[in-house]
Amino acid sequence: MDTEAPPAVACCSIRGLTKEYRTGRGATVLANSDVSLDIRRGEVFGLLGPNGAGKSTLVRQLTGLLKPDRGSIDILGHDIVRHPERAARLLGYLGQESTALDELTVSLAVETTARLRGLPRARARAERDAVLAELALEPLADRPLAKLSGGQRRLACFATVLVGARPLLVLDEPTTGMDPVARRAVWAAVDRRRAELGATVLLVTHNVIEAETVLDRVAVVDEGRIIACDTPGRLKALVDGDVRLDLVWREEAPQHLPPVAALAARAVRNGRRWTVRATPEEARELVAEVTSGPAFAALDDFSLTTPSLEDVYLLLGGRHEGLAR
Ligand SMILES: Nc1ncnc2c1ncn2[C@@H]1O[C@H](COP(=O)(O)OP(=O)(O)OP(=O)(O)O)[C@@H](O)[C@H]1O
Repeated sequence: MDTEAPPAVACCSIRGLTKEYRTGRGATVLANSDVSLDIRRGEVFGLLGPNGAGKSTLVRQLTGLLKPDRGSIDILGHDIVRHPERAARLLGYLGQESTALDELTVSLAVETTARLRGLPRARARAERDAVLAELALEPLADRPLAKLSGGQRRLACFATVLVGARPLLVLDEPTTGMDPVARRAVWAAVDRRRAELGATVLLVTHNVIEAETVLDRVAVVDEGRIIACDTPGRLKALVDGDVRLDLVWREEAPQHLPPVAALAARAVRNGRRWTVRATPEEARELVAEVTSGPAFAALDDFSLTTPSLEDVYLLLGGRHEGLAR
């Protein structure tokens, strides 16, 4: 008997996507460079990378809002480069800035979105009520979005994305500014859409903990390129066994001291913060060296942690200290 899993069905196929922005006076920024990706139906797929890596540019091309210079995008059999208007029927998009609905109350924003997505009035109201209850937004239902806190507004905008059951949800840093309760509500709602409707989710984040917790697969983006794409577990296996030593110096690191000079050669340095990957034994010795001698007086803080996707990013050649933990 053949026990192999059936091949995964593609939700979204991207090939050779390239986008260059003109920034004035003949200067350009290559925001996406020959990006190719396959997102499977029903998976929570992430784009992880620091500020300016090209994540939002990529999702804006998927949503039909931005035309790529080159490359193809297929979403559920539709050519989005040739027919960008079709994206609205295929996906719900939560962008970084959602000011269009600011004057509406939470309740009206959700209902209006449902109506714009073609739901009849009674159905739109039923979905509105269900989603406001699901996200515990009922106490805010009659408040205009513009008069909510940042996290509350973000949650209300997320509610608008959920109505009208789109097969693909594209969420650009959905939990920014949210407290832990709201974050949990978002992830529970995402899980429910996947379990009950088979929805696919594309999530943009620069938070490595979030990426490790909620994603099935993750593409690590740096300077417009995909530098790795796999499950968080398999990516972390690349740095398995190592630990991470973070040192924060009070001022300049005392590099005249031999242990500090030796560390300087192998540390990723970002101002006063130095990061070193090492085996646990090595790390213990390094900590003993910098905490027992004169270097200790120059130290503001230090920590030893198990590896995260941030370490994978650095191992793969990521050059920016922009990932959040
Ligand atoms: N409209 C624009 N005009 C010119 N350059 C742009 C424009 N939008 C983005 N860029 C540049 O393109 C690159 C990729 O930007 P993008 O917004 O896609 O990054 P990101 O990974 O989403 O960053 P963040 O995490 O900060 O949202 C950056 O160098 C950015 O400065």
